[in-house]
Amino acid sequence: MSDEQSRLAQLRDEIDRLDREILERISARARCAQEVAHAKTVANPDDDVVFYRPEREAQVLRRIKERNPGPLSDEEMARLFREMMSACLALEKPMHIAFLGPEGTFTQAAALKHFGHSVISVPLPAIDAVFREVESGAAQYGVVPVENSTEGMINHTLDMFMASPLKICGEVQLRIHHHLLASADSDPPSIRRIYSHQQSFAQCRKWLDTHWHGIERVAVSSNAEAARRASEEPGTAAIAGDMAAELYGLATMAGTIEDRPDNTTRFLIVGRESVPPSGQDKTSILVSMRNKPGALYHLLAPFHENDISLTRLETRPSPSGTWAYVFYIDFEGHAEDPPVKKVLQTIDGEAVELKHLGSYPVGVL
Ligand SMILES: O=C(O)C(=O)C[C@]1(C(=O)O)C=C[C@@H](O)C=C1
Repeated sequence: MSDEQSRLAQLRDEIDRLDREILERISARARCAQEVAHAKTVANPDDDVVFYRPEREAQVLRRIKERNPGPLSDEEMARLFREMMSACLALEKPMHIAFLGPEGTFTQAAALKHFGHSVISVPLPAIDAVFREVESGAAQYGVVPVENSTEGMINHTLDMFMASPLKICGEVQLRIHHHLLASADSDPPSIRRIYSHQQSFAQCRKWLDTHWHGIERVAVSSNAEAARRASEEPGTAAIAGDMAAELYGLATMAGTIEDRPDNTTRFLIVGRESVPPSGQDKTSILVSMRNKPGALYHLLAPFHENDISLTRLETRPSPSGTWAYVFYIDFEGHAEDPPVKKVLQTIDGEAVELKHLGSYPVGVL
């Protein structure tokens, strides 16, 4: 045996030994999670026990990133622990997560990024159907897109909060990479139609105008539906992501075609319970103000006075009347933090209506 071969054998022995140790430690962690589940059930014998704890998961993942000694990146290490916690949670209680489907959408990718792969993900055809599935208790949580860095807000999601009793329990951001996909035997000159979701067409507009000018663009209900059609109709292509390409066995004619390299979508996790503080949180509210001079100033002044940063301010038409508006505001902090409490009290005194949509951990992954 050469020196290199004996060194390799030695290193593999070391890896085998470490794997045995890791296996034991992961199993010990899983047994601990089972005991946690038991303790939660004993503590709430008459209630619907809440097993998923977003604030605790955020704290665990943040700590892993802070303490990560390398050489694996913080993101890679957090992803490994994400999957481990996902498997532990499934041992406590299998989670049904409703998402804006069908299978293969970016929303499904976001749901799996946030909850890990040990959940049962349930595709639904529309954003309101996701809300209904969670409101009825058929799914514990739902995942819906709320804003894209290129295209702006997804108004349908914002408007759902006006009437829904659901709370926002988390957020997750996903870098969106679009590809031009077609059956492996397709020849580029034979493509006469491209399918995609209208948002994805908008995110790839310049690239399409440059490379596929004059080719018919047909907007469909989702990227995954676009990929399904491209897989069945000769002479067509789809703009969609990796998951849809894999699901429908499509080949990539051109990869990463989004106009902006930082194209990112933010998704919200909706559920039926409020989330306690995690130490690094955000709060979302809906406010309707009386239509009088300085209304927006009066709404925003308390944030400035209490040194609270706004992360998003959107205006939506109010369902209660023409030319009346509702403000959707995201800001840093948790509703239980004293300065946030103070701001919410002040706004409540000024507003026609204030709805607290939820306080939740800032996305970690
Ligand atoms: O700490 C808890 O409450 C747990 O249930 C344990 C655990 C974990 O595996 O660390 C699992 C699921 C929860 O969502 C949070 C954390």
